[in-house]
Parts: sequence; structure tokens; C-alpha cells
Amino acid sequence: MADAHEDNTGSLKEQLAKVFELSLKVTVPDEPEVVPLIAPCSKKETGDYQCNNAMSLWSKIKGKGTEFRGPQPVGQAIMRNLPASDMIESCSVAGPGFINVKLSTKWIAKSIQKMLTDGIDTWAPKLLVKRAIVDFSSPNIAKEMHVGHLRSTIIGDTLARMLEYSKVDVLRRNHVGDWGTQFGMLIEYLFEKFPDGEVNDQDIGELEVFYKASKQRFDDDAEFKERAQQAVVSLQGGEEKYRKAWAQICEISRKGFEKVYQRLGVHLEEKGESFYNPYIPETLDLLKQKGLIEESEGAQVIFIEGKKIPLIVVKRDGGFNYASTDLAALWYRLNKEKADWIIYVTDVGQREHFEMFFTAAKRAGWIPTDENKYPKTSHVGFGLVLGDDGKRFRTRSTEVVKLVDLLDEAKTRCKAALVERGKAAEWTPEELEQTAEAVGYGAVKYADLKNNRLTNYTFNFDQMLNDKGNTAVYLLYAHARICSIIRKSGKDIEELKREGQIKLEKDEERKLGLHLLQFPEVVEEACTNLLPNVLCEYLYDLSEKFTSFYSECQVVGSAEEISRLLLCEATAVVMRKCFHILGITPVYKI
Ligand SMILES: NC(=[NH2+])NCCC[C@H](N)C(=O)O
Repeated sequence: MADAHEDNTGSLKEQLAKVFELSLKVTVPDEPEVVPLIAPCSKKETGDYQCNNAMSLWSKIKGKGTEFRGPQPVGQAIMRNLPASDMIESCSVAGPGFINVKLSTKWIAKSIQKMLTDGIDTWAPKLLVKRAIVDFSSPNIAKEMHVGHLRSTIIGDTLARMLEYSKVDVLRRNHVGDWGTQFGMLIEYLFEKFPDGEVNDQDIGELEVFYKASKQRFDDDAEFKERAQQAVVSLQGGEEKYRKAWAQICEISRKGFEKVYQRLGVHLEEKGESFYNPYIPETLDLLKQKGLIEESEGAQVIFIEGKKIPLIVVKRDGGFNYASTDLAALWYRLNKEKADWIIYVTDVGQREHFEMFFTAAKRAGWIPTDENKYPKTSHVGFGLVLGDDGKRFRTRSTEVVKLVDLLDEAKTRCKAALVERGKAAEWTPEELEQTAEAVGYGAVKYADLKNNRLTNYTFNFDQMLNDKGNTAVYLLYAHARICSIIRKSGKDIEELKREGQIKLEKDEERKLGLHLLQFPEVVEEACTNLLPNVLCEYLYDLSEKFTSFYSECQVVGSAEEISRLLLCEATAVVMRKCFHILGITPVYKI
């Protein structure tokens, strides 16, 4: 029997894996580095977690003259060889060697209590990544930020928050489309409208309208088109007058984007396409040296195995494009910024583009082909936002929906609902305003995040603002209710944390406790697979488990009051961390 060994860091799953690892070493000493396969039990009656190594181990060792006579005896031996551990209450072997573990209820309670004392940050998963870049939002200058960019902003922000919680150094990059041939027509049109070159935002008004008008000129007037094309050359050649006009247009757009970010509480650092422009020639040189770039129909391209169309890196007119910029940006991120995980958040429509330039980077030896190794790149694709008619989401005028308007409407509707509940009389105007904002914006974010990002989702205010079902409104109210239970008890929770003790006597208490303890491994899974919906599911489940607990177990005034209040507090703490990661502001009273 191995020594009792208690390493109480890492997620529940990891801690259990460590215990099993010791047993595996003793059980099959000739099989080095067997990775323990630990998973929650699918049937809760059989246990909490199970170890699934016996079957695969058996097929490995059966030809090697082993003393074991089948997978079940292997499982029995793994169980026998388990070191003594505080974690485990009992084990049993089922079927072809599955080892079911019932965790010690005392240990669950102790672990939650420890989190309450040491803080939820001690539950952060440990990832192998040191520095990640999340490239998200990334709208295009002079064009309206549309719902697709809203999805990218919301999903990207959550991914960044997940990684930040896991102590990864995250660079939040706004790869704005601020370079390209469209600037020729925009600048020429600006010169036409404002010959003296003095403009401010009010003059231009809605940039999108300005964009459309200049496009109209471009399409209708050959002479204008000529000038616009010339303007691109002057801009790219760095001519002062053109650079200045370009900078003005960018600045106006930026202010519009900033309004949306501010409302959403999203922080981004802009490094637009133009930033990488100076790095393109040397990047392409590096790829040429590796023999990756070929000439094809006057353009310079990289052929990618399995793809009919090559990746164009220099256009026929000698200009660079989206792909050349992305290659230069990747080079910069790997070599200058030393990122080991680079994550791109865009609609699934761009999957092909990312697959192609990732493959080029692999062929160049910039990133390993094995996707389990670092540095690594990931494309986080997402589906469309649909309207109630099942078509791409648009407003009545069939224009793209303005984000600011959407957020306004969500807030207005929440405020109306709060007023209806009599809150205008109960709260200060600021409280009303802040709660409406937290719930309204939270609802828009959560409705997006709770779906598997690859699926399309239907934007529907009535659904997302419903106070029942899997919505932010429901969850925020649930949190506020827990806070109010604690407040109404009149107890000082800090004192209880120091002096009280959690006991999980009833079944519902234990279930809630175990679920709380699974938070770290859920965050880890959400990080590894870049899936925020996993965390949403966890959160919804948590509030359901809390509801069962609360309906079965009296809190205030019961003999177990102290323990139960601590369990309420732990639930609220974990819920708030979930809200934080999802970019939702919690509310404390309702
Ligand atoms: N490195 C990147 N390609 N990031 C994504 C850019 C998204 C692009 N500006 C768009 O609106 O579609």
C-alpha cells in the first residue's frame, strides 16, 4: 500500500486522479505513465466519480504474461492498492473493472469551507498556457458593428475572462479592419465633401451612410474610381494628407465602437490590420525561404493540401490582403508577443480562411502540427444570429441592427418590468437604473453564451428577458434571493466563516456541495474546449440544485442554520464568479 498522500490542490477530478495514479503505479509497475481516466459517474446511484482504466489496461497487459485474469480483477487490484485518502468514503468495482468512488461527505464540506476562507481564486484551474491572445470583436472601420461583431465581442470577452481567471496572461486584441482598398474611396469622398480637410464626427454623421455614399460615387463615376484607386496608393505610400484623412475616419469609427464596449463593460486593445502592414514583406520573405510561396495566375499563393483554391498572399496588382495581414500578425504574435495560444473569434463563415493560414504556419514550422502542443492557434467559430422569422437578424427597415439600439431596448424593457414590480417606489433612481442595466445587458450576453456557439441562435427579447427558465434574469434573481436569505438571517457571515462549520447531512445539501466543488473542472473544460456554454450549463444547474436544497432544508431558524448559511454563501460566491466570467454584473437585491 502506497503512503497516504494528500495533495489538496487542483480540481476535484485532478485530486482524485492523483490518488489513482499512486495505485496504478503499484498495480501495474511495468506500465509507466498510465494516465488515470477519471470522470463523474453517469448514474449517481453508483457513486460520484469513476475510474475507467481497467479495460484499456487489461488489453495492454494481457499478452504479457500478467497474473490478472481479466479486466475486473485489474479493477479490483487498482481499488485494493488505493492509498488511504480523506477524499474517498468507499469504492466498488462494477462490470469490466469500473471503479466507482463515493466521495467523503466530510471532505466535500471541508473543501468548500476552505474555499470560503481562502477565496474562490484558489479554485482557479491551472492551465499549461502562460500567455494567450484573444483576437475578438474586430469590426471594420466605417462600417456599422453588426450583431456578428456583438457575438464575437461577447464570446471573446468571456473566453478572455475564463483564461484570466485561470491566471493566464491575456492580450485582448481588437483586429479592426482599418486597412484596405475601401479607404481610397472613403478618403476621396472626404476630400470632395470637405475640401479644406477640417472635419469632425458631427460633420460625417453616421459613418455607415458616409460609406454608402462614397461607394455609390465609386460605382457610378469612373473618374472618381480612378482617383480613389490612386488614393490607396498615396495612403499606402504614407503621404501626409492621406494618412491624416485615414486617421480621421478611423477615429470617428473608434468612438462609435467604444460606446458599445463601454456599455458591455468590455475592454480591448486595438492593434488593427494597419499595424501589421510593415511586417508583411519580411513575413512573406520567411515563407518564401521555406519554399511555400508560388506564383499562380499573376498572384503569389500558398497551395494547401486538400483545398482547391490556394491562399492568396499577394494579389495580382501587387497589393496585400486579409491573409497576408493575418500571416504577419501571427508571426508578430508568436515572435514579438511570445504568445503560446492564439485564439480568433469570428463567425464560422471564416473557418476556411483560418484553416488555410494555420496550415501554412504549420508547414512553415511556426507552430507544431500536433494540436495538443504549444504554441497553438484556435479558430473559435460561431453561428448566425437569427430573427423570429428564422432569417438573418434584421430590423424592420431590413438594415443591419444597431448594437446600441439593442442594448437600449433590453435595458428599457428591464426597467419597465422592475417598475411594474413596484421597484420605482422602493429603490433610488440610480438603483433602478443600475439594476435595469445589469439585467438587460446580462440577458443579451447570456442568451448568446448559453448556446453552443457553433449553432445559430434566435434573438428574442421576450425569451431572454423571461424571469423563468434558463435566462440571466432568472439566474440574477436567484442570486439576489440567496443574498437576501443571508441578509435576513442577521448573522455576520465573516464571523460564521471563521467559527462555523459546514455539514452536509441531507441529500440535497450534499448534492449542492458536490456541485460547488466541481466548479474548477468545469471552468477548465470550458477553457480547454473554448466553450462558454459549458459554464452556463453549470451555473443553471447550480441554481437548480440550490432551489432543491432550499425547498428541502429550512435555513433561517433551523438547528443547522450556521452550516446552511455558509452553504448559501458558498453558492453565492460561486455564482458571482460565474457571472464575472460571463461578463454579467450581479445584482444583490430584487
Ligand atoms: N485576425 C482576424 N482575422 N481577426 C478577425 C477579423 C474580423 C474581420 N474584421 C471581420 O469583420 O470579419
